[in-house]
Amino acid sequence: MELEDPESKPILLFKYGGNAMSDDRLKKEILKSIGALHAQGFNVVIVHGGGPFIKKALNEAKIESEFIDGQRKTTAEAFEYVEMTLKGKVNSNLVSLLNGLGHKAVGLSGQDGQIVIASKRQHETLIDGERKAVDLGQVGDVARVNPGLIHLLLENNFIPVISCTAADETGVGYNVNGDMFAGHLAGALKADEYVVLTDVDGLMKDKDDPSTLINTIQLNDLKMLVDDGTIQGGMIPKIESCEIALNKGTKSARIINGTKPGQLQKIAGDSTIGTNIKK
Ligand SMILES: Nc1ncnc2c1ncn2[C@@H]1O[C@H](COP(=O)(O)OP(=O)(O)O)[C@@H](O)[C@H]1O
Ligand SMILES: CC(=O)N[C@@H](CCC(=O)OP(=O)(O)O)C(=O)O
Repeated sequence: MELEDPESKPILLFKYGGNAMSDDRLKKEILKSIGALHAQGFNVVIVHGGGPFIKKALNEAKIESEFIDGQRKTTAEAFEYVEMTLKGKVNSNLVSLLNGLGHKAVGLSGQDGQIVIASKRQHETLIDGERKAVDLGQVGDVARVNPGLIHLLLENNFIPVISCTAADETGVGYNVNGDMFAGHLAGALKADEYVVLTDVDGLMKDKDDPSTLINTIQLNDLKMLVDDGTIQGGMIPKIESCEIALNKGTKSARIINGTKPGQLQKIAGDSTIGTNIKK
């Protein structure tokens, strides 16, 4: 994507997951690259997760943390640690680092300005070959997005950095999967590009062979790759989030390697980087 008209700044929304944050040096490089895109004239929004940090906090507090189909079962007690970790630790750290690089970052979560309204996730899982309802506690789905506050911040040159928690209309807080949160927000913002940072170069025909990287794929062709087992595990919610973003108004979605900051900096003018998903 080129910066054609400096008056209409394109919006880039980055989903930054916890696995790509474990190395402090790399984290700074990633933020430098994202900041450089902002300095070039792009509007930048960061949605972050922090799964490994939540896991550590829960372990230290001796609270069990079970994943069911990629969603962390979240008791009321666990939710306190989720919020403390995402808002108090991960978010404030990303904001400090961006500010230290000369940007004006603003830390938020879905609750702020009711950017994201959540609803309790009704979940079914396979138990002994049968689909049965399970209560995931305070795990939420995105019910609605109010992107006004984000637009206001972007118009004033701030970089919004958003944790993936949200509340329902009555104020009950929920832990939302970071990929889903980001996909919905990218769609509601009609982002020019939704960029998912992960730990591999993109979507591959053979997940263990980087030479099989798929550079461009149509949304319609993704389902087949999930059904035939080509896309597995943690890649599934990323693909789903790209689908949500594109169906809700994002112009293009891309999965790239967040452990290669040099690539990240070049994405604006280079469509050969990562996997580009088109509607
Ligand atoms: N077809 C595929 N192409 C690339 N990666 C895949 C594919 N299928 C599954 N994966 C796995 O998905 C992982 C990315 O998901 P995850 O570990 O949840 O990432 P993150 O920590 O960035 O959120 C990759 O490391 C890879 O092992
Ligand atoms: C419901 C649910 O599973 N929420 C996630 C939220 C954090 C997240 O998604 O972090 P990453 O982006 O680092 O994976 C969790 O508790 O881990």
